[in-house]
Amino acid sequence: MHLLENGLWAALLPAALITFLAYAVYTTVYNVYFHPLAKFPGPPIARTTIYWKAYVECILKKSFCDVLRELHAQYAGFQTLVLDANNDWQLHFADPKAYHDIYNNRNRWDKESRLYKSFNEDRSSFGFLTYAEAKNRKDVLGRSFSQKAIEGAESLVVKQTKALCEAFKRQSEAGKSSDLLYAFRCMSMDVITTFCFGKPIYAVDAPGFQAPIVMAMDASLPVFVGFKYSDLFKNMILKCPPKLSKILSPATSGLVDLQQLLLHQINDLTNDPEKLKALPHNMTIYHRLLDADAYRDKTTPSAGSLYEEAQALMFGGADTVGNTIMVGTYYLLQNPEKQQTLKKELLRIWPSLKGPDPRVQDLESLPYLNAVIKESLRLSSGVISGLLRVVPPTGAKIAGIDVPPGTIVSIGSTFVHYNASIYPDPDRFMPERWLKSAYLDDWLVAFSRGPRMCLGINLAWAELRLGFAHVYRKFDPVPAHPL
Ligand code: HEM
Repeated sequence: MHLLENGLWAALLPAALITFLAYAVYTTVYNVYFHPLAKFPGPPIARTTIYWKAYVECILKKSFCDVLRELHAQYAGFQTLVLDANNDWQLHFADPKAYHDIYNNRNRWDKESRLYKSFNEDRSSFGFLTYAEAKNRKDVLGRSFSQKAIEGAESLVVKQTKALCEAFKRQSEAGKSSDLLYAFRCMSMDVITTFCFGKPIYAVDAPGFQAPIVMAMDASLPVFVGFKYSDLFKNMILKCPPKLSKILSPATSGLVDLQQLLLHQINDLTNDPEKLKALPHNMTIYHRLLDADAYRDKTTPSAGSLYEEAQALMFGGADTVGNTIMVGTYYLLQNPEKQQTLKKELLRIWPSLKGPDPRVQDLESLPYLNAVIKESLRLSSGVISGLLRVVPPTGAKIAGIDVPPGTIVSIGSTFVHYNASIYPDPDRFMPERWLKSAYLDDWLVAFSRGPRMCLGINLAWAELRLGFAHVYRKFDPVPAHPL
């Protein structure tokens, strides 16, 4: 019997190997020469396996954004590159026109699953792949993030901004410099946790702005990159009990703590919605998401979905705002004359710090402040990796190119923001460029465009206006070391 089985295996194994090899050769030859998109250039290995990207991101630890820049330079003259032809063809565009062709209100294209599922927020406004699911959620949540709602909650943002300024004052009185990258991220984390969850975590009060949650988010990002390429790895890390996860990865233990805090809060609220009344204000996301009447089918999300939404807002709203203020500050420190121009404008509407604080509405009308913010958004570029979309069954024309159904397409925002024909001298910090031409607003895509654009844009603008205004009105920051 055993002999018979062994003989069968000995005959089957070579046949299986030959079939596999023949299939691999066929796919490679088809992908390289005959596929409708084969005419576009790109790294040859990209046509055979997605794991070259895993190698670049996880082993070489290169930012894919830099790789794309290098590849577009290598295949100069081509605006479109093939990046993956293994299961799904993926095209990356460099022509800024592609941005408006892909991300616009007429397109209801799905998000691509490998990338978006890697965040483990599949049941959130950010993670839903389809337009319909995301719209359902965003319609409900949008009531917390509308312009009017943010105006109503302005005092919450002001409070966190003032807490940051107090922390700067303490540092300065103690003769210490401040780590601005973490300081601004701490402020935006405090805004999110207070505004969205009603749970302030006082990150700005952490010694040296090294708040465990902010440090942990930083440490967790490379781990998330790996999730794209292995579900096994993702499940091993994410399904690990919290105690074990902290031992395996001490750097991310602050994140585990916050996750536990949110899970606890969500369980409490779903078990007993009366506890909503105990939250410090009624603008939290739970006030919206647990209101059954807000949904067409009168069904509130599961606890798991609520948790994923909370995590999406935390990741989407904290670093993005913090990084933008930090990037603007980096350039303002390098350009003291621009810092002075900003200060003069702020002094005009806020002559005495003993007088009333300006409202966000007052700040909206300050041309230089808004120009500084736009230039900071341009140079920091928001989310720099390509936001992958799937071309629908009708196919599409992108930057003049016919793209077949099912193709995964994207263009990174840096390809728009650093394009010299739109922004001459693109590496220079020039707020003044925004004062001269309203046309540029069309090309500021930091919050993306279309139905999947940023849900938190109004909150972000309020934080940016208040953050820059308070810091630059109250302080005259100088670099602690030469920049
Ligand atoms: C400077 C600050 C910010 C920038 C540059 C920014 C940028 C972006 C971008 C580019 C997207 C599109 C992502 C994609 O297509 O996959 C996005 C989506 C999103 N953002 Fe923001 N964001 C900022 C602040 C915020 C804040 C403060 C919140 C809320 C607390 C927030 C919540 C979201 C959510 C929920 C989505 C998903 C929307 C969807 O997929 O339909 N963002 N953001």
